[in-house]
Amino acid sequence: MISFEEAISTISSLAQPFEKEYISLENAENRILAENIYADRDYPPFNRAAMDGYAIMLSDWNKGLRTYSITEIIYAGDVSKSDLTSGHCYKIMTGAATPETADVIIRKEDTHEINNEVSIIAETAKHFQNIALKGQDVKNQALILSAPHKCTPQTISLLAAVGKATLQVYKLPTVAVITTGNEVIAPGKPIAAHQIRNSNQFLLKALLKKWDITPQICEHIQDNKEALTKAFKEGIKNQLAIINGGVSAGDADYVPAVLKSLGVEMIFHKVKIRPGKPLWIGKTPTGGIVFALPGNPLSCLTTFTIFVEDYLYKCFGFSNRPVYRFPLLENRIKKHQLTDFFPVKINRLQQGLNLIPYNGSGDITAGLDASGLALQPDVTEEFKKEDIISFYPFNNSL
Ligand SMILES: Nc1nc2c(c(=O)[nH]1)N[C@H]1C(S)=C(S)[C@@H](COP(=O)(O)OP(=O)(O)OC[C@H]3O[C@@H](n4cnc5c(N)ncnc54)[C@H](O)[C@@H]3O)O[C@H]1N2
Ligand code: MOO
Repeated sequence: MISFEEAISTISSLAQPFEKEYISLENAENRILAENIYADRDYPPFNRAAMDGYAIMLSDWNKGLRTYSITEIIYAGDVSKSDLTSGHCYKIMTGAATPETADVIIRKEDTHEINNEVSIIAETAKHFQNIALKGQDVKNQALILSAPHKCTPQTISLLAAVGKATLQVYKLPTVAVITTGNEVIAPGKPIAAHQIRNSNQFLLKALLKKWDITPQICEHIQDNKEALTKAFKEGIKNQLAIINGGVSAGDADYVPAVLKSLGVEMIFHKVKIRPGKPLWIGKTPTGGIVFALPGNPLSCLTTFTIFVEDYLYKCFGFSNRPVYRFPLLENRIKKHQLTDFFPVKINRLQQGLNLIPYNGSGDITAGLDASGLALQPDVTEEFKKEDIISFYPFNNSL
């Protein structure tokens, strides 16, 4: 059996960057940007009025002038037609381009306007007050986003602001999700006492959705060699096939043998981890990858989070997936020699991780309150309170 570290480095070596494609900004959310983005001009692109008010010259203010005649009204989107001369001001609206001669904006609340003249009641005025200066946020041609980068709503706003109507992203892989097992029944169907519901199919679909991936195939197959062969034959035509259940040592655990019969080359079976030890990984004749994940719900969540996600990060161009280091807020003893992954919750007040109690990898509630999984290395028997440990978040903003 290989170690966790060997399994991760093997998976990394199998990962090939996905192809790239151009998409419309409309469809960019959660997609992974494949091109660097540079500013197409200065931002703000002009001296932008930050308040509705009156734009004057600081030199006038410093001379003691407090009443100005309005030379022009400038709305957002207007181009000023006249230069400012001493004793004059522009009436200006938020968002308008402030002409270069004006270098102070007095907000409307600090003024009185009567008959095209404005008196200022403010006590002080500072250079460039209420003016966002051209280029103060971003300079023309500056690198503003480097690939790879996951498109969040903030990213999309920025891309729109710099005029990127189409962008280059990594193509999404074709994916098959195939769950297996005679005892497994779809939610909504009648169920007997000895059967359990197919939660993993929904878990896997939702986990893929975080990457904007919708599987081409999503089905459940009974523990029957012919049926599994037929389903896997179609499933392995995809770049990524995720199979669930039937990978351990039981008499009906046909998954590894059926995959082998279809020419899928086994890369490894079983890793020194808990949960998820029976993980099976293989390479299809057409260069796709098969992850056969163990059936227990926490094992399925763990092996996807640690291994499938690691693979996806690499294929989407990231050199490393995000792993954080946080203090553990409790002691923890481990009684086996495997690398252990356990659900933890971020404690915001105490800035650390709390353990989530659960009854082994079959416990359907184990992941519910968790912010992610923490890792206890194979050789570390005991974690002491305040030890700094590795944490794999379920949600991250990378
Ligand atoms: N003799 C051994 N037995 C087992 C070993 C072992 O090394 N030697 N490994 C254990 C470990 S660890 C795990 S994890 C399980 C994984 O087994 P399989 O991947 O073969 O999964 P199944 O036996 O099909 O199911 C395990 C468990 O999970 C439930 N399950 C299955 N599919 C789903 C689904 N789609 N949704 C929700 N729950 C599902 C299933 O009913 C079982 O309770 O093997 C141990 N045994
Ligand atoms: O992965 Mo198994 O869940 O260790 O029980």
